[in-house]
Amino acid sequence: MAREQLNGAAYNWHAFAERQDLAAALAGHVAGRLTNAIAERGTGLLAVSGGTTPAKFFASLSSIPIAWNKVTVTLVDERCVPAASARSNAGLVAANLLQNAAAAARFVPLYQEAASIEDTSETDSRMLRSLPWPLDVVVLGMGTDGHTASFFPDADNLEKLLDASSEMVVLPVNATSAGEPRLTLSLARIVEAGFVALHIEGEDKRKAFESAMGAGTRKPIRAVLDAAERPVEVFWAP
Ligand SMILES: O=C(O)[C@H](O)[C@@H](O)[C@H](O)[C@H](O)COP(=O)(O)O
Repeated sequence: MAREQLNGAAYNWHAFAERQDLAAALAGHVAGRLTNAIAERGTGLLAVSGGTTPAKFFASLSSIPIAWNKVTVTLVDERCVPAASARSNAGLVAANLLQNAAAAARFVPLYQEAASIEDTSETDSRMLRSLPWPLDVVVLGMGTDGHTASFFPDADNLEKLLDASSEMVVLPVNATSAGEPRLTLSLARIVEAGFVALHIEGEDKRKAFESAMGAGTRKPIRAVLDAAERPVEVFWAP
């Protein structure tokens, strides 16, 4: 069901009664998009978010038999912690997505130990520039504060993070609400993706999303929808 907002922030709303049904449907869409990308350009580039929401989706996607050896997986954002940390998105992806058929995919992390997160983001940008941009698929999450990726409302460089004309690939983020220093793909790299999905679950996030689509303080998720080159596909279950 497509819903157009008055000022053009377009999105398609896909609601599911059960979270497992959402996981299977989103996994099917992502697998199909990656298969098309491989057919068209010989490779597929996928960026996924971390947090507590995506585990069921990762498990569903990992079992779908596509040409995973031609897929590169990277992260939408990362906490600046070692991969062995329970807070690591790289660790979450390794344990839940890069399993089964998807174990054959190439994974490119965002975080590596460095003197500072600024040094890491510079290294990342050099390392990630060699990937076959633009993204074919990006799967975003969202917090109830309207953040997505690591575009936290209290980030010290939010304007730079949300600059749709940025040439940057990865940017450092310092935000009190983030819990620890972060690294994030720039909004510019996210919104140029061939398929932009937003995966949210629960009533609180549905209300937060509806609020962000209305008038009032512009939340980061709204900046993504406004800048996206095609309607964002929102997948929601209670
Ligand atoms: O590193 C992260 O935390 C994510 O990339 C972040 O953007 C996440 O998608 C939201 O914070 C929602 O997180 P939950 O799924 O835990 O609610």
